[in-house]
Amino acid sequence: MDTSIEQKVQQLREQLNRWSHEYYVQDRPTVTDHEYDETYHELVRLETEYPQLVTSDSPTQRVGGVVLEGFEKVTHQNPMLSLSNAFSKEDLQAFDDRIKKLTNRTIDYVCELKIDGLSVALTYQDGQLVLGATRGDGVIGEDITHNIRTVKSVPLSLEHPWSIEVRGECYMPKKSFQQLNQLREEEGLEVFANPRNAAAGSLRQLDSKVAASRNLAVFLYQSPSVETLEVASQMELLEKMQALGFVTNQESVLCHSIDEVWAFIEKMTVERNNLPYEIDGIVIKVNDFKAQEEIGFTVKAPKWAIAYKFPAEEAQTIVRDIEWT
Ligand SMILES: NC(=O)c1c(N)nc(OC2CCCC2)nc1O[C@@H]1CCC[C@@H]1O
Repeated sequence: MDTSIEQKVQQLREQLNRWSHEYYVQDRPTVTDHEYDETYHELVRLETEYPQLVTSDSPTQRVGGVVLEGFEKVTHQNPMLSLSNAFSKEDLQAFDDRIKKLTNRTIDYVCELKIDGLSVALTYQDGQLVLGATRGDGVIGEDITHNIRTVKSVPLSLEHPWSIEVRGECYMPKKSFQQLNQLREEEGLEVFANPRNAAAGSLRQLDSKVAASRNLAVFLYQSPSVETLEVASQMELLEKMQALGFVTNQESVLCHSIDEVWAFIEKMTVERNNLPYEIDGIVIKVNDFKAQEEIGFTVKAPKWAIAYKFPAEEAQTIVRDIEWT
């Protein structure tokens, strides 16, 4: 087989992955769906004719053919920690006071929306996605690579051969949750209680064709590979991950005081209903990594981060659903 076919297949594969990145990661498509589909089917035709040219990062390989028997266990080299909770402005003030006692550095905070999904860890080896795992109990998770690969905003390969791990939240957008439950109701199936359960149920499917039909998404917010990435703060990490092609949440802000943090919380308490995904609070993290190291951890959670949880809104839930449907 001549190399021009090989080059053609590689060119189509890279073109489709770039278009997919524009659409699912940057939300700025430069081609029509029709143009994407035509190119995709040209690649499928060539890969069918020359199967030896298929690579694992080809867009045609996102949905695997095999239905798994079960999930392999995965041990996280760096435990995936949880978060302590705050429920009031006073709790946040106490958090700020504790921080000030544990370091003399000037402290800035990064506020991130607390995405109400399922924590996942993505491992890339020489730029190729090799593992997708759930958080599990923080140390032992499950290998869900076959389902993570179906999430369109998860790159199957990176532009440069990075060997890194990135972590974030896999979630189901509100609209997809609505449509899924409507479908399940029509089919007489049990509906999911909330988008988080729907995302978890989708990622725990043994058949990746089911996961692929669930329109899952991810936001990435953490990485144990900060030395490799050469970043010195949470804000730099978020910017670096975005530059590498990962989706990070664009609402994250840098705050210079706990009062600014509280102002952001008040703003998002109102705006959360208009977000296309569910959040159950705001995660506040000390920005500087050296300060984080000084402040340290408890057994299960960092002392340099806290999750402000929105008040449970049982009564409003019905109103909320009616408002945006
Ligand atoms: N759900 C979130 O949006 C979120 C976030 N934005 N940032 C973190 O930071 C980690 C890193 C250090 C300790 C927690 N964790 C999050 O969720 C955690 C993961 C496990 C329990 C919480 O859901």
